[in-house]
Amino acid sequence: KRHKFWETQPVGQFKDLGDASLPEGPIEPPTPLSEVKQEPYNLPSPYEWTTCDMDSEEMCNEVYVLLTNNYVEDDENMFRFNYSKEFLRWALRPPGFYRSWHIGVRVKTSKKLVAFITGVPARIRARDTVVTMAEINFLCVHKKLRSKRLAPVMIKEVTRRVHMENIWQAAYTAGVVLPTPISTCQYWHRSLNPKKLIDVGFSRLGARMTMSRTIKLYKLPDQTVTPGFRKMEPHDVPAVTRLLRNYLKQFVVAPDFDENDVEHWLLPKEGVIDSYLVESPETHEITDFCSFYTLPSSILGNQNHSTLKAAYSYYNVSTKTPLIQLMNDALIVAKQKDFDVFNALDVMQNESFLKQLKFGPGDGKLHYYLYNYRLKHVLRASELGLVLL
Ligand SMILES: COc1cccc(CC(=N)NC(=O)c2cccnc2OC2CCNCC2)c1
Repeated sequence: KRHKFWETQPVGQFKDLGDASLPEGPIEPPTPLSEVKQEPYNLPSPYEWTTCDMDSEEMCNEVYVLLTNNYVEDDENMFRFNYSKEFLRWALRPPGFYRSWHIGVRVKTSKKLVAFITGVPARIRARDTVVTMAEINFLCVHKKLRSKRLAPVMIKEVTRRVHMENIWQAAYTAGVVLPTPISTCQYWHRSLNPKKLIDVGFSRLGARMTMSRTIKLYKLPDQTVTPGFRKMEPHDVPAVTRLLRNYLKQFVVAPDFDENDVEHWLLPKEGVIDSYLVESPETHEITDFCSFYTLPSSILGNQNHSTLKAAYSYYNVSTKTPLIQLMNDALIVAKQKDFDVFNALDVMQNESFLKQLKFGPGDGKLHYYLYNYRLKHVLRASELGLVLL
């Protein structure tokens, strides 16, 4: 397939797959900062660049409205991600973030925000090398401006602004195949409110299944079962950081979280991120951890429901409590919080609980990519320890 733009970029090319002579690591060396293009790329004449200050209620709202109406939909165009404003502020302002990496495109005359792309800095380990990368996300072009080739120039502009901060690698995911995935994951869904999921067309009634039988099949206990299972609190940050750093060592690609990162990415935030841990009642040691983020979807064209309440599995660590039991407690809490569905990728050790906890396979795949960094082999999903929002 022709990838006019991606064939010009320092990314693994399909033709290089299997060429074992190519070394693992950066594809191109850094450019001297004096040689990085100082001025923004040219946009088509009706449009101009803008920096979206997410601290500004007005700009954050413009971004929210653009994404709510124009961001990623499922393959059957029945659902569209509906990230909340609080979630966007959380996702885009981690430790060390750059406002200049929150890039918008406006119509010069009307000043209407019609496109968006973001980066946030992250330290990511690839095998034994920790690399400061940009995590690229929220690439969105207004539905009415599609195939005007805006996306390539937006990608070049965010790349230029990342280069200006002396960062030369990036990580991103996409539902489409581009040159060249470092890994491809399958997504899975666990029904929590099967009646609503069937009503809105997210799920279908199984063959030889009645609605009441289906509701019974997905029923969960009212309370969690693991002794010492509780919400994460600020004083837990050091212990959770130790637990998570040690656990993520086993994966080929994973974030290199420090306490600052854990404090931002994993402390509970109402309606954004939920995280729980198991504190041994005997020793008070923190032995396990689970977390999920809140990402509702707009339901397009249903009379009775407008929003699908979805929880997305984030980082989970089990050292004492069986992962299956830990994740079942996560399902129980998500049900208590009135989520309709709990989603997970088959990354890390998730495959070990998906079927047993009654997750069903989704109808799509999520591909992971690194920019300007070659890995010798395509990774199994279970070798991936990185979850992007
Ligand atoms: C149910 O509403 C949807 C609305 C839009 C798209 C999809 C399908 C889809 N593309 N799902 C995922 O990408 C996905 C499925 C399970 C877990 N994480 C996921 O994506 C995350 C990570 C990448 N950025 C989007 C959120 C579903």
